[in-house]
Amino acid sequence: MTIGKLIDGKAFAATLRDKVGEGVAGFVEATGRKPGLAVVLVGEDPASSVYVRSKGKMTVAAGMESFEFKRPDSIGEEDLLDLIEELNHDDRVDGILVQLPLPGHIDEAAVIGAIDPAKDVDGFHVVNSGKLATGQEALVPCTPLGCIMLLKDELGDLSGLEAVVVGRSNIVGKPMAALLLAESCTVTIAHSRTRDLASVVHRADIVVAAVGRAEMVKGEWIKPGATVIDVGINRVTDTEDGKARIVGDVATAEALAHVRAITPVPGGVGPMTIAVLLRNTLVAAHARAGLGKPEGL
Ligand SMILES: Nc1nc2c(c(=O)[nH]1)N[C@@H](CN(C=O)c1ccc(C(=O)N[C@@H](CCC(=O)O)C(=O)O)cc1)CN2
Ligand SMILES: [Mg+2]
Repeated sequence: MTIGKLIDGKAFAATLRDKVGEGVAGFVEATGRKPGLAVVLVGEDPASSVYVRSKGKMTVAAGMESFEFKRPDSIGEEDLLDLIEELNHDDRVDGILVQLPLPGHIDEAAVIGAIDPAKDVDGFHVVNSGKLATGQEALVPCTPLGCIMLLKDELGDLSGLEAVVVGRSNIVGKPMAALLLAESCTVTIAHSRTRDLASVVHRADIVVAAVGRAEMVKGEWIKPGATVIDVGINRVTDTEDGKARIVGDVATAEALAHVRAITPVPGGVGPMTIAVLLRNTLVAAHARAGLGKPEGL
């Protein structure tokens, strides 16, 4: 039995962060200032706090300025909108990111909609999602763009390939489908109401799993030789040793017998998210400084 390859997203992300660091040095030389990223965290969700800390550290390591804004769970929507407005007008800030999820009493769409689209380094603003959907230059959501980078590195030209995206979120599923379409894939979006998901997945040369359900995509669903991108991060308790661990949306051990290549969890797509965030911040800084697109990114 042949075993597929594990795609090393951690290594790819480290290389991308190095390239961003080189781009940042060029930007500083050209403009006399550092690109700046503002991250807003509401509440104390432990996972979100870890991601925000990690974003701050990596922003600084890439040579950029990091601005962190922590607000309590109890913050009102108006106060959050005021903070966004301040950041929109702060010239040191090239990128604004509001860590998701937000507490239930805050309207996520209203907050994202308040971000200046030119500073929307998450690519979640409707101006950016609309541009992506219509094939215009846009700031593109970090996780899907990271997935495309890994796929192109593994497969080269994606044109004509059959791609199935499992999951239809605004953050991953929908932009992922738009990006695959822009690469001339034949794209299907599957979701919780899809009938006979196993046979839909079995058609695919490329499977992107982003449903948020631990190991839901089974190995035998995968067409032999397909490439699988697992976006899921699910915290589970191991039934054997009782320890907490994270698993993806794909049953990786089973899938390895079928795939050409697959991203592991952890160490696959996850690290790409922050590396692409840094890349997007440099892209936004370049555009705001009238420098066009940074080279090689
Ligand atoms: N405003 C945003 N909110 C959220 C986003 C986002 O892109 N923008 N994505 C996720 C969280 N996220 C970054 O914010 C993120 C998730 C996972 C990783 C990562 O490196 N994961 C590791 C495992 C980490 C662990 O053990 O928990 C991996 O997969 O190897 C980085 C960033 C939701 N919110
Ligand atoms: Mg809400």
